[in-house]
Amino acid sequence: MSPASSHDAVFVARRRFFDEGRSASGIVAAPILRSWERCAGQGLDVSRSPLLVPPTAHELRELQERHARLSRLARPELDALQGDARLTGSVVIVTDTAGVVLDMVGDAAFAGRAAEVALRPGVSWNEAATGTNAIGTALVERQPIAVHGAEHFFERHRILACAAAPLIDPRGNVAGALDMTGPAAIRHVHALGLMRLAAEQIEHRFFSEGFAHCMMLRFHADRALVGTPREGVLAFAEGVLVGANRRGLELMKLDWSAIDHAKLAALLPGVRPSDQIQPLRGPQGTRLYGRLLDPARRPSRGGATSARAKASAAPSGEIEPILGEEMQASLARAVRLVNAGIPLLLLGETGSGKDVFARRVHAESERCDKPFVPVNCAALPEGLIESELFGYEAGAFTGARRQGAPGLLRQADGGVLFLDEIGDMPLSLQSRLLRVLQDKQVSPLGGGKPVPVDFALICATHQSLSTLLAAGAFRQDLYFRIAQYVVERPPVRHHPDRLALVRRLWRQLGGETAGVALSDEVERLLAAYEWPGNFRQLVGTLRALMVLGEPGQPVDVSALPAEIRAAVPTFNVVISTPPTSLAEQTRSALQAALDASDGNVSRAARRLGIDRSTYYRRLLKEKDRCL
Ligand SMILES: Nc1ncnc2c1ncn2[C@@H]1O[C@H](COP(=O)(O)OP(=O)(O)OP(=O)(O)O)[C@@H](O)[C@H]1O
Repeated sequence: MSPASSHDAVFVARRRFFDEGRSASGIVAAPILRSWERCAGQGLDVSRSPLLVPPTAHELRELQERHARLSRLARPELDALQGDARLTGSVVIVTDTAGVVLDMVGDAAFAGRAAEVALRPGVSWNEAATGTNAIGTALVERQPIAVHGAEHFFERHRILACAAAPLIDPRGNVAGALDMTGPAAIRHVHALGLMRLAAEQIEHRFFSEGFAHCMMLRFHADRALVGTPREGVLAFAEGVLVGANRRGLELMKLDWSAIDHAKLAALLPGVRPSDQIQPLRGPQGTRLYGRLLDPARRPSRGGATSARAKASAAPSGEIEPILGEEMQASLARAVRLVNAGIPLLLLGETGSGKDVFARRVHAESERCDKPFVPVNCAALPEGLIESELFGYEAGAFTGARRQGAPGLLRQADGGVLFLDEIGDMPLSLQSRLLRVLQDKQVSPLGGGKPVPVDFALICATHQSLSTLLAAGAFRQDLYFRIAQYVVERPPVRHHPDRLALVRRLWRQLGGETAGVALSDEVERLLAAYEWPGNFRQLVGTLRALMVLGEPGQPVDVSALPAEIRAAVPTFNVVISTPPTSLAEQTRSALQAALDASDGNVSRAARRLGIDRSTYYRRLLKEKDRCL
């Protein structure tokens, strides 16, 4: 079906279903129709907008902490898909079982537009509240689904094109969803396939934790796919099936009801544990290949399997940061300054390691046994940032908790307060923060008594604060207060020996121990690529390659993401997306020039033939318009 006819068909179907109360069967896909029926049956009113309440920053943090394992296991896919999302002007999202958005990466401009319809961290996109949408509907249907434009139940979601796949855990329970959402105006034909594949990889990674005591069968009908995320996995405890992935069940012609019932001896009579791939006789005589790994024989340390599993499951923050000599010296200086009560300002592009550095300073400082409280000023909703930071008295405002809240500044008492993206702090709050830093006491909202606080301050930003100062968007007095010592985290592309860096990171991720090597050509391309997402992107890509790699067979170029293989500069790609309005054209041009100038505002302004302060004014205006 052409996009146009499909578009018309959806409108015909909507008229029939919503206006005339007739069946739209055969006009739109069956899962969409089932979802419309469920939504209407639950009393959702198509003519009204859903009420979606964003959480407080505190609730969001709690939510993310509660689901830290899922986020961690999904992180390599998010990192690997980030480039694709940016190229297609979309975002990639991980949600929990209830459809609550936990993590979102991708195109910042589109993320701003998505936030306008409440597609943002902490908000639930379950079908019962949000109507037909890929996340909620995939969770109900337990199958991958794409929902485009007017297929969404609510009118305001028509600007979206979403594709989502549910994440099913090894016990057959829905663990969450992976989704790619972009503007409905642009068709991303591969989105559903990408989500399906990435969900399969995440589900495969679910086995890296909690199954150490199990006999593991890793198998496939195609011998070459054994040992890859495409393989079937069945886990047995005392001979009984206790965990599986969808592929494993499908190959064995089983369904989820086999969990806790099916027996290894009945499925594969006579099979013996072996690290080597062996031919297996599957159901109805089908030919399969696989390894049956016995925990008693599995190497506990340093062996291929455990090292690979460990590497792929390691959270992004867990990899030991690589600190060159110069960086070690900088860290030592930073620790001495923080111990002496002098604030630090960390500058550097996104992903260059500012957060890692700040945590390291805390860990090596005299305040290491007191809290490290990170606050992302860009992620806090503007209306909440004040109460979240400074706390509030009981009943200070409508919606406040009955007992009040101490606020993040007080939570950092005795420890280190890390204000990330300080450049995004609204001007009105900058003055309040300055007062706290001068007086060393916090006055909660609602007129409570000032409370003394003692914290070391580390701020960070990827923006040029001098440009913000010139544009009047950042207070000079606050700047001088927080920028008493500035540490610059260099971008990865300025690393003096990128090849050595790639090799060291690969080693650190466990590549060598797992016997998985990168081919010379892959190493060359990785070293040549400019890594706009810096360490975050580089580590994420290496993790993905590790999952795709096979012991004894060097990872080859075909495993690399297209953008690294082709090394297409982001500038060309960003401007190739057809902007739809004057505002979008302006935004695109500002962003594209900035991307092409490595984030340097002066150079971006020169490219556009305007001066720096005009560039900045425009950028702030367009940003305000987006948010
Ligand atoms: N020196 C390092 N060695 C190895 N990995 C690193 C290093 N620095 C950062 N990383 C990796 O990159 C990821 C991103 O780092 P981090 O969050 O510190 O960046 P950032 O500069 O704070 O980014 P942003 O500005 O987007 O918040 C980390 O999770 C870590 O895995």
